Amino acid sequence: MTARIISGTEIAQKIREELKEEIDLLKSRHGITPGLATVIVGDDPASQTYVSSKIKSCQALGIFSTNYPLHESTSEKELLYLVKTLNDDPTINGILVQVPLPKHINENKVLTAIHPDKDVDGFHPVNIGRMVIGEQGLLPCTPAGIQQMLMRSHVETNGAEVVIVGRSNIVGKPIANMLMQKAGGANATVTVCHSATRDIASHTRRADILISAIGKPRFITADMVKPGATVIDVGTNEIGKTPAGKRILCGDVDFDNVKTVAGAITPVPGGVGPMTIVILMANTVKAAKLAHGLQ
Ligand SMILES: Nc1nc(=O)c2c([nH]1)NC[C@@H]1CN(c3ccc(C(=O)N[C@@H](CCC(=O)O)C(=O)O)cc3)C=[N+]21
Repeated sequence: MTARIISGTEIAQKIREELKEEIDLLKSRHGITPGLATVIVGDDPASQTYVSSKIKSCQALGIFSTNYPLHESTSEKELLYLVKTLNDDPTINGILVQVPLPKHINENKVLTAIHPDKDVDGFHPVNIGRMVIGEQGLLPCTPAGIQQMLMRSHVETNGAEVVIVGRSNIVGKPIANMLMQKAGGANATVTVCHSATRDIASHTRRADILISAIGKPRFITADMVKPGATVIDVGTNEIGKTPAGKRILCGDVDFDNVKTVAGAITPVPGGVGPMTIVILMANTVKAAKLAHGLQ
């Protein structure tokens, strides 16, 4: 038996088509062009790859985008000043500051400075609070992308045992909250494992839906997966480079072996990554509508 592959590339393509229609209508009916500002501090090559795919995606959809590549030595004060300028700029509906930031900058301070209505990453404490109480707001991109993948590939979440490996602020914690939500939510039973969990496999083997977001190549092996389970792999670990210099990516899941046990599985690349980017586009459109009182 081999698992059904849940293609993030295909689902993201479908969502892009829906968004394109919505953006065209916003332009023709309301004269609104959504705008996204991306800010990247320093020259981490992985961050640059992500930001450039975000920019390409904006161009394909007709979202206005401006990128601010800042030097590694940029001060916290300078970055806060840029955020304030973007908060006050009416052509910008969404602001994304790529994380992690250099160590001399207080990340939480910067993320909190972004206006919550322009926080297309869903990282502002106000949006995190809204998410926890199940109120409409801007949801973090990777967790919202996972939820769309589950919904659109008809994976039953109601009453399901979900086990999440990893408790980061950008994936583990928010996805746990979203999947346990009742009203309009997934209504699942959620367990979160982390580095102090005593026996991770004893938890993962109970999972109907297993989500790994720890950044360790092939950490989830076949013996840790319940037969027929849905496995969502959030890892994008670089394990080497091709002779041409292209990054070779590997997920947190030992894909070749796990796919013989699982019922459904997401690949890396082509799984959660493309979903993250399309949700960022969707959040930018949502923020633009919000800014013009259309939602
Ligand atoms: N403020 C902020 N928001 C983020 O959303 C954010 C961030 N900072 N910092 C880093 C992480 C990571 N992240 C990814 C996005 C797309 C892919 C993606 O598209 N991956 C492709 C492969 C891309 C490649 O070839 O490198 C795939 O999985 O198919 C991966 C990772 C967003 N992040």
